[in-house]
Amino acid sequence: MTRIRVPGDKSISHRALMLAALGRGTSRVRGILQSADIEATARVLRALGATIPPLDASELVIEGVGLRGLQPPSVPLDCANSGTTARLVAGIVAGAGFDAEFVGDASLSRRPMGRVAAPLRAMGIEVTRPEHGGLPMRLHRGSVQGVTWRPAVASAQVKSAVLLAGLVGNVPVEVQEPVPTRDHTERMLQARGVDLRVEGDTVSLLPAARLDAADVDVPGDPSSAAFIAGLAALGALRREVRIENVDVNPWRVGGFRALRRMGALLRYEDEALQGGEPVATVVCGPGALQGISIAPEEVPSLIDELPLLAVVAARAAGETRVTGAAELRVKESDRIAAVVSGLRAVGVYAEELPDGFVVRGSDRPLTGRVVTHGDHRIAMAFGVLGAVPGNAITVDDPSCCAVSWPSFWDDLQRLTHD
Ligand SMILES: O=C(O)C1=C[C@@H](OP(=O)(O)O)[C@@H](O)[C@H](O)C1
Ligand SMILES: C=C(OP(=O)(O)O)C(=O)O
Repeated sequence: MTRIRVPGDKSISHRALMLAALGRGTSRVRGILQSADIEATARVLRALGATIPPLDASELVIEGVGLRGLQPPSVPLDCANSGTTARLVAGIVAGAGFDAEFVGDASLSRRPMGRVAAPLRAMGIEVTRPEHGGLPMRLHRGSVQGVTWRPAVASAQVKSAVLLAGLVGNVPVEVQEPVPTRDHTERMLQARGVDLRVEGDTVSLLPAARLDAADVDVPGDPSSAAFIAGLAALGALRREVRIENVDVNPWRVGGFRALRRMGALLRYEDEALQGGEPVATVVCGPGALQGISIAPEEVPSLIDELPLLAVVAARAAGETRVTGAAELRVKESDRIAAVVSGLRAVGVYAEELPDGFVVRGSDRPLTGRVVTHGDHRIAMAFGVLGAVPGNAITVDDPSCCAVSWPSFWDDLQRLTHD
């Protein structure tokens, strides 16, 4: 039995920094993800006047500036490769009423920002964007009013942007989600004393005079753990692996459920609640893998796991079909195109659908070179498939893993050569 811990959850790490910066008093954050995306959030918060210490400590001690304590930035807010940074901080900046320009790398600059610009405009903020709809995006000075927003796409980033705009702008907001998405923002705001209610598909936030400071122990990221679970499911580890202290929030674990449905061994042990989030040891191992269908309503709970599920499907008997996942086309890369061309490059039958893909499993040795388009999840998914004995797969840009898991290749090497 091998034990491993994966890096801290990326979604919770972003939010822990933002809410610590906006809190009243001292917050301690332990186990934060140290990766390029979280560095982007730290940098942007510093540009807004928050004091965020270097991230390379086991415990960060953050003195919050309070809900009205941020300062207008004097430099563009560089969100690098991170959609979560751009969209959540857009909500904070709108609420604060600042003039600010958001910039990012080539990938982020192409990603749709209309989905956050629209509710922020409805709240009274002028937003200017390039023709193609991405970055650079400028939010103009103004003051927000309350809103009831029904996002057209299921997006925790859009929901969180509206909630943060209401929180910082001191106005009531309501978000009605088309399909439920990860609820870390809601849990973390409630834990900090905000009057936030969830009824059915509606999240409502009432104005708050202040945000309490709170300590966070960031659990392991289930989206990172999924790569290890996939590796175990594919039989690349020769034995069971125990991934300790993983976030098992129900809105995040669709990938684990899908692996189990495909026939992998996957169970939770040591279940507990840690700072409002369910955590568990995820025990994984191989099984006789079968292709499955993944339905549209499951997609938000496994959206970031789909590249990994595609490579597991490449070794499952029969066909795997994913639909209702058009959102994959607007992630760090067009993940439908990247997954399908990557699978074809190593000799697997795969087909694009407008909103998903079809993969037919094969038990032949898989060899070839995969183009990642600088997308960390494409690189790690094919890294997992390449680690299966008999396969020989290289990726063009291994370093892009730094976005969410900088030590991925070393960890993979250690696990598979143990
Ligand atoms: O809120 C978050 O932390 C995230 C939400 C998801 O994006 P969308 O809100 O665009 O679906 C997910 O893909 C991303 O990795 C992180
Ligand atoms: C989509 C992702 O992140 P973000 O939207 O924050 O860039 C991801 O990590 O897969």
